[in-house]
Amino acid sequence: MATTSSSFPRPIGSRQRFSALLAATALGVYLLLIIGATTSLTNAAAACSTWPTCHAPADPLSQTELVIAWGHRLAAVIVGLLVAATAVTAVLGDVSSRVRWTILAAAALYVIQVGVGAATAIFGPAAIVPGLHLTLGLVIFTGIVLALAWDLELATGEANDTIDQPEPLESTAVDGEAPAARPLPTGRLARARLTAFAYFKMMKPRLMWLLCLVAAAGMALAAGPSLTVSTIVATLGGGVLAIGASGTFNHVLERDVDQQMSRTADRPLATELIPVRNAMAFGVLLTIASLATFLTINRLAAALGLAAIVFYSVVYTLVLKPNTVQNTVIGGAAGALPALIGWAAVTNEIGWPGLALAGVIFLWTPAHFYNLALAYQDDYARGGFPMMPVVRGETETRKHILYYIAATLISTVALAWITDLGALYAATVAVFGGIFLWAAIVLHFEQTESAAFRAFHASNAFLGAVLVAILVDALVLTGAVL
Ligand code: HEM
Ligand SMILES: CC(C)=CCC/C(C)=C/CC/C(C)=C/COP(=O)(O)OP(=O)(O)O
Repeated sequence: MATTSSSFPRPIGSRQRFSALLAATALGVYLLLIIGATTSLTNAAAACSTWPTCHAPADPLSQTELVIAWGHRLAAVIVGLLVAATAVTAVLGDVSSRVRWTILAAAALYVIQVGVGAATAIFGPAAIVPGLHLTLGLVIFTGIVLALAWDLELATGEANDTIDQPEPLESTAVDGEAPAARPLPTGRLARARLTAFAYFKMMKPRLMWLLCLVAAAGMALAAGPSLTVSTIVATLGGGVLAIGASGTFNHVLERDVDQQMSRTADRPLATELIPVRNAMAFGVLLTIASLATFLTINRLAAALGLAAIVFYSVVYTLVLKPNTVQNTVIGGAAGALPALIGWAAVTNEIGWPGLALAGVIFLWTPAHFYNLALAYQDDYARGGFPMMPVVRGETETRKHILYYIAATLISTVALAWITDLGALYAATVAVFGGIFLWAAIVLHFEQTESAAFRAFHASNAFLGAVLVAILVDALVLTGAVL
């Protein structure tokens, strides 16, 4: 990263103490949102019809609900104090006017939110507009995160931190020749093993576990406990082959530019270990195998599988990636398609829960990849790719990571709203979402490669854990949602 050589971590001055307070408030509002959603989903509010305190209900079965309702009330008080302290500091302190006004608007909405909460408790949920409390909570959270992103931009950012001239790679190809490949082993078996491993690597196996979890979560939401092993095997089999096919085409199409980048210079096509013709044949074979596998389920799954392969290989790799800074954002649609494939494999149609899951993946993708783009920005600049940190700078990229995390977290609440996902899902989103948000906030204060990798791993841990929670919730705990 460009800033690793500067004097980070920076000393925390009073300016940055405000940012830290705002960050704590953002995390607090987020946790409150999750506890609030849990209160609503578990019907815990019904266990407490008094305000501001809750009285123990006569029915001992409602004790758990009472604890959740009390937790929500206590969290609301603590977070309310944090919001108030942030608003007062914003008025008195040296902050930008858009940050100050956004915090004041959020604080005013918080007061209204307390009133709505009291009305719900005393007069019952029927007395207020459905969804008003949740919507206000989401607006408050969005406001606080926007204020945080804008404030951190000023407190920790730099005006112009784009890359003009990247350092050339020492081993860069000369006159279009491939970088010197490692000498091939002499033994036949060792050579065959090396080649087989190269074909395997072209399938981008490291991405498969998470993309398979996405498809599995789509299936689980659609089928619940009645999900059959044959549907799982065919969908994940077709998915693995489709990822392999698109990864292989990606290797073919980027073989020249891969030679310019240190992360990719040793890829089998960049080093000419595998001839282009063979790789193309492998990709076509994988595509046919994938479609044949999907067709054993239904035609919609096969059509979506083909769309994912074409979108990633052609639209993303060839059109978007070299030409627009929004490559990652639009390209996220390819990674979101497995959610629809999973849903379609069970239902033979496209449904709202599948679309909502796809929405979570779509919004998560920039928050996932921008961390890597920060860590590898010199490499991407060498390859001539207009990635966010290269053309807009690190400061802008860090801000966008926060935007997309907020959008992702909001979309996870929306997913819970239109499905029967319950407490396990809510707790997982809360814990791993909090860690993800925290890692992105730390990335502003600690502008190093290792902090960027930490946020990247937090992004994968977040999505992985949330998807596993969906699986357990839908397959074991709650049953079918259809
Ligand atoms: C435009 C969209 C995306 C871009 C540009 C992107 C980019 C990357 C890159 C460059 C890597 C490093 C690969 C390597 O060094 O071998 C990576 C790793 C990874 N990505 Fe993404 N990604 C995107 C979307 C996704 C999606 C949708 C998923 C799954 C839902 C995903 C899951 C993963 C996983 C699991 C890893 C490997 C992590 C590890 O090895 O620890 N990515 N991504
Ligand atoms: C079902 C199916 C076919 C899904 C395909 C969707 C898919 C593979 C999405 C992931 C996108 C991705 C990992 C891009 C990697 O970036 P990059 O290609 O820019 O990374 P690189 O620089 O390592 O080549």
